[in-house]
Parts: sequence; structure tokens; C-alpha cells
Amino acid sequence: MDRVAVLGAGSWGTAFAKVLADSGTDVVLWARRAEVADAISTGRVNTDYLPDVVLPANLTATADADEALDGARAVVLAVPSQTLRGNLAGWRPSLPPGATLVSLAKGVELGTLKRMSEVVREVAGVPEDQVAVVTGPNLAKEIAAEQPTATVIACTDHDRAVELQHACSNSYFRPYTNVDVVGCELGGACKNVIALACGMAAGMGFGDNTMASIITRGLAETARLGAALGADPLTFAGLAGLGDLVATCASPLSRNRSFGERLGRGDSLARAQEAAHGQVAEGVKSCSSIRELAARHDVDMPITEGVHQVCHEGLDPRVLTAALLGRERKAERQ
Ligand SMILES: NC(=O)C1=CN([C@@H]2O[C@H](COP(=O)(O)OP(=O)(O)OC[C@H]3O[C@@H](n4cnc5c(N)ncnc54)[C@H](O)[C@@H]3O)[C@@H](O)[C@H]2O)C=CC1
Ligand SMILES: O=C(CO)COP(=O)(O)O
Repeated sequence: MDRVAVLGAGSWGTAFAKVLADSGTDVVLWARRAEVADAISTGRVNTDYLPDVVLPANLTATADADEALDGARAVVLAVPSQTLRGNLAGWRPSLPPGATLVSLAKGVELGTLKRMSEVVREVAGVPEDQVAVVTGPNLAKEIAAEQPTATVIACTDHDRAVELQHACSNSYFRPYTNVDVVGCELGGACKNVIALACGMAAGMGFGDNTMASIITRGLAETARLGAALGADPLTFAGLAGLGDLVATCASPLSRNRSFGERLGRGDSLARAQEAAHGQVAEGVKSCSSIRELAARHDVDMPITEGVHQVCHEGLDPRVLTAALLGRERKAERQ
């Protein structure tokens, strides 16, 4: 692929731009703030998000989105889920016709309850098969340090996914393709909510049995939602499901898990937000949209419901624990 634009120079946008560049693809990275673009252009470092990582020479940066988009074969959208619609509306007039639009965001939009690829299609006015999603166990800091990982590129157009796969394959990053966009996106959005629950459990001092139970039952409720929305059930056993769930729920690098841990230790939502230093913990908002999506499709998601209540209705995580353990007894696969 000749040239790719990455729009958003936060942790993942910057790390993914490096992945593309290290795979031999020329990349232009758009940063909202001119000083971030300048620091990358002159010092080859994104001092705000990945200060220890030297970025390759075939990765250039700009604060001018039109410049980044000019002639791009693919456009990678690396902004938070809840701002994607607004950001993309601004970029729409400059999107190169036919370019693959790639979402890195893991969330469900508040209000519309749309997945990110649905938001992209709607705002950019492009067909479903022009939109791809990158998701999987991809903690940005580890990837920027070139630690080996796998990922999933989901697109209903297999050939487009393969083109992108070639553009971002290298010695430390191994992308697989998948045509189940619905399942891959739901896996990525729901695991943030489950990671919040795992963080709460850790904050309350619970150990590995509790984590494994939350991860497994979290996967069960994610798969139930997936079934209602037409996802392939096997996707949830893959990188976008179990893979991302394990990485995010177990890692101290996860913003969602860390956020939950603070709530579990008794911090208020405001204090946890302050400690996040402006970095996005997507699950805090997506717990509400996913809960609403589940209600719309009559799907039971008790962990998601509980995380929503802790984050937005002041429920004590200890009370949530008791409520989840006290639910009506049932068969595992019911
Ligand atoms: N950081 C990670 O390890 C991973 C993140 N993701 C997902 O990628 C998406 C982006 O995450 P990160 O790059 O980590 O986030 P971040 O918080 O590090 O950076 C967000 C970027 O979006 C930009 N931005 C543009 N318009 C914005 C607005 N109106 N409000 C706030 N920020 C705006 C910010 O300037 C910043 O460059 C999220 O959906 C996240 O779930 C997915 C996989 C890994
Ligand atoms: O999506 C991620 C790993 O795959 C990153 O998780 P956090 O957003 O919780 O840091």
C-alpha cells in the first residue's frame, strides 16, 4: 500500500502508525496539537504519549488533516469512540475516494448505540465493504516496544482486509483477517467494560479465581449480545474476543482496568477520571450504551449492568459483588 494516513496521535494512533511504518508503508500521522506534530517531525518522539519510543523516518507528522489525507490509500481513525462522529464529519470533504476507512476505536456510540464501523459508514457515506476494523490484544505501549502480538483486521471485503494485512505485517505484529465485523467490534467494545469489573475486583483485593470468573462470565454475556446481533459465535473464542479480554483484564497497562481498580479501592468517578490524565477509558461510557443495546435486544448482561451502576449511579462495588453472587442459580450455558 503506497501511503496511509493515521488520524489521531494518542497512544494507539502513534503505535499503529509505527507498526505500519515498520512494515514498509509510508505513513502520515495527524496530531490535534501542532506541538505534538512538531515534536514527532523534529525529534521523532511523541513526548506526550510514548516518550521512550523513537519513531521511524518513513512516519511523518502534521497538524493539518488535509495534508495527511492527500493521496492516502487507507485512512486509519485513531480517536476516541465518542468523538469519532464529530472528528470524521470534519474530515469527510478531504477523504480520498475509494480509500479504506479503518477504525481503531473500541466502543459503542452513546445515544445512537451504533458500532464504530456503522458510524464511519454513516458519516463518510461509504458502503460497508469500504470500512475495516483493527482489534485484538493490542496494548499500545507493548506494541510500541516491539513486543510480539497478533491482531485482527475485520472487513466484509476480504481482499481489502488482505491489502491492509500486508501493509501492517512485520516481525513483531501479526494480523489475521476476519469477515465478522460485528463480532470483532463487539468483542473490542465489551472487553473494556469487563476490564473495568476486573479492575474493581482487584481494587477490592480479590485474586485470580475472581478474575477468571469475571473474564469467563464476561465473555458469556458478550457472546449472548453477539448472537442477538448476528455475530459468528466463534469470533468470541478468537483474538477479538478472548484474546483482547485476557490482555485488557490482566494488564496494569490497561486504562480500563486501572480505572476500575481505583473505583474498587473506593475512589469516586471524578477522582478516577482525574487520575486517568485525559487518557480515554472507553468502558466508562460504553457500559451505558452496551447496556442499552442489550436491553433493546432483550439480552441479559449482568456484569455490564453492574459496571454501569457503579460508574453512573453510585453503586458500591461491594454491593455489586454481593448482587452478582446472589443472582438466581442457573445452568452455565443458559
Ligand atoms: N491505547 C491502547 O492500547 C489501545 C487503544 N485502542 C482504542 O483506540 C482508540 C483511541 O485510543 P488511544 O489512542 O489509546 O487514546 P488516547 O487517549 O491515547 O488518544 C486519543 C487521541 O485522539 C485525539 N482526539 C481527537 N479529537 C479528540 C476529541 N474531540 N477528544 C479527545 N481526543 C481527541 C487526541 O488528541 C489523541 O491524540 C480508543 O477507542 C481505544 O479504545 C485500541 C487498542 C489499543
Ligand atoms: O484495547 C486495548 C488493548 O487491546 C487497550 O485497553 P485500554 O483502553 O483499557 O488501555
